[in-house]
Amino acid sequence: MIDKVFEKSITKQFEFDEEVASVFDDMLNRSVPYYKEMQRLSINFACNYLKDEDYVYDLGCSTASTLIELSKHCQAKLNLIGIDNSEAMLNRARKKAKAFGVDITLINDDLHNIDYTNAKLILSNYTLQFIRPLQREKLVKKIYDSLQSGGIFIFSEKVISSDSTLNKQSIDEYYEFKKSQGYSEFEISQKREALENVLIPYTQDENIKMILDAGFSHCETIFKWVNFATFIAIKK
Ligand SMILES: C[S@@+](CC[C@H](N)C(=O)[O-])C[C@H]1O[C@@H](n2cnc3c(N)ncnc32)[C@H](O)[C@@H]1O
Ligand SMILES: O=C(O)C(=O)C[C@]1(C(=O)O)C=C[C@@H](O)C=C1
Repeated sequence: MIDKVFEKSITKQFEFDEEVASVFDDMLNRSVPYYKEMQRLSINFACNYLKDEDYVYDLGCSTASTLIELSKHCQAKLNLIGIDNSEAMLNRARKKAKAFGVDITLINDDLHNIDYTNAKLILSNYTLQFIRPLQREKLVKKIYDSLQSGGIFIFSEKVISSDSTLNKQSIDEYYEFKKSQGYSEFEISQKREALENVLIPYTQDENIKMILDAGFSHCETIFKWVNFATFIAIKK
């Protein structure tokens, strides 16, 4: 279904509710530049580290697109676990996993409540940005503590620039991208307002610092388009 959520005036903050879930795949494809390429790269890098019986967790799995693609592309037989606290998203995830014949354990819970037991790979694309900063640092520490040694954390985030001029130019460039995807200026401004204080982006450097502070031995950007970045972090 085509995303028309912000064609009307907003009455509340952005939420991953039934309305958003029903158009979410289209929303991501048209709102995150190179979303498919970012997903392809996350999966290819992930597969380099995975072997049979490894445990893979997707934090904020939404409709399970990434885990389904991962299972199609990785040779290894994996234990796939998707976590999300939106039942509307998980309903779609269950249907899609069934349709593609992929076995995924889907858990409806807050990311802070989960034990990421035996994790070899933790994925989290465009989800940390929705976690309040103090809680975000705690969650990243938990992710680090849960990973086996040699484990990997791959995540993507919307990012800001610490240079205010460059930041404004990046936002303008991003809005041009949204327009090219068919969103009107009204839809763009409605969504910007709805996301205010809900999506809290860090700079690329702040993201890397958060990861290294949690204990990871290495973190770098494997993909970036203006204000969207994908990172890989390694636990020694
Ligand atoms: C932008 S979407 C993630 C997109 C998804 N990773 C993908 O690539 O298809 C963020 C997801 O995180 C979930 N989420 C946000 N905060 C959460 C929390 N505290 N606990 C569990 N899920 C959360 C939302 O319900 C939403 O489905
Ligand atoms: O920042 C925006 O305006 C976006 O639309 C980006 C973004 C994201 O980065 O997750 C925000 C909410 C939706 O989950 C889809 C895309």
